[in-house]
Amino acid sequence: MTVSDDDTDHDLLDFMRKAMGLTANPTTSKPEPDTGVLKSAEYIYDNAIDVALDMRSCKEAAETIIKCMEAENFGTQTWDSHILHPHTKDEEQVDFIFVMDLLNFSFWADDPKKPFVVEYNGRNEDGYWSLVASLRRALDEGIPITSPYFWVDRTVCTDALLERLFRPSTGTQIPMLAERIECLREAGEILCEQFNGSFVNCIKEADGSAAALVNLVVDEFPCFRDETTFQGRQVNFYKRAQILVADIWASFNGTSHGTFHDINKITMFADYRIPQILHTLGCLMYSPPLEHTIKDRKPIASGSRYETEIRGCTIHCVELIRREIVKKHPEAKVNAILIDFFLYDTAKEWEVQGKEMIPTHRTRSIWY
Ligand SMILES: Nc1nc2c(c(CN[C@H]3C=C[C@H](O)[C@@H]3O)cn2[C@@H]2O[C@H](COP(=O)(O)O)[C@@H](O)[C@H]2O)c(=O)[nH]1
Repeated sequence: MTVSDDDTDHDLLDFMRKAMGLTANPTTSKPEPDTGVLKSAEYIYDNAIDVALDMRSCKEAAETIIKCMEAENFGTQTWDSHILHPHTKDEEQVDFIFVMDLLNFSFWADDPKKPFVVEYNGRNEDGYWSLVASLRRALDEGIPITSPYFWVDRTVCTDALLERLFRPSTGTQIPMLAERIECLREAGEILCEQFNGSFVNCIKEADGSAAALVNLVVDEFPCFRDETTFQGRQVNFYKRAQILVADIWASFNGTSHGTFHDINKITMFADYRIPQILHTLGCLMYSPPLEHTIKDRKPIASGSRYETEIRGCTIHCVELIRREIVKKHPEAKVNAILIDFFLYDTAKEWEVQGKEMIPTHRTRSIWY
């Protein structure tokens, strides 16, 4: 086949566009939005020194995960099965999820024997569930904690009221209370001034793209801008921005406010639970110095190389597990979000069962 000059130019342009990771949208020829998280994770994995992945364990984990997910019929509907999650399927649900993921970070206690615990509906909730229980308790007490107009009105929404809102039933105070209050004030100003007081308007602006919504959240809300530098290059994690979009998607079963044509661009959420279970499964491996640091419950600084390698390799690990599942089970309806949700819920079950696991790494930050 003779290739004319303009064909060559077109092919070259197409090749260069693909090489730059810009897949042109055929209709609008605008590059599809991308968060850069997956590329960041691969770069960290390729250059990591103290964290590595074991491919055989990843393949085994992929098989175990898909078999358990299928046995449990694990899917977006599982999100709803958590009784403390909101189920109204309306704008109030979006507002609840926004404040939940605005504050969804750093629940681990300095003293593991004294966690922050909230008793709600006769159950003692800790970790992430202590946050959700605190929000539910506040609403039961008539505090409009899902309203940004409330967060910015310091005459009624005082620091003292918020401290009481997050009061523990037993154990110690919620970690990083001051930072949580700062997140509410900052995000409240932005939502009220730019988005008419509801995250629903952010979803509308993203026009059905999950990646565009993540990018909008990290561009407009500094307290979601979870990025750092690694070996001189910016790397993106965007954990709370991604889990915010994922929670909206799952809680509406991919319909209504949760309709996104590119939801599979969302990666797993680089927190402190998933590395723990991936290490227990043998997928994530730490160098002896890093393993001792974690086992001795020593602090790991936010933005440090140790922390960045744990987070980046965790994202890449779940991506490899996802690819393995898709390769062996092309009919399976799984993405990184559902694999992540499954791993998080399993890690929590194993913790309750007292299963032997490496401790979670101890980085104090608002990012996760
Ligand atoms: N990667 C990932 N991280 C998650 C979650 C969740 C809860 N998601 C719910 C929604 C659907 C799922 O089925 C879950 O039921 C919380 N976290 C993070 O973990 C840490 C809290 O840990 P602990 O203190 O032990 O509760 C903290 O950084 C928190 O931000 C998740 O799903 N994935």
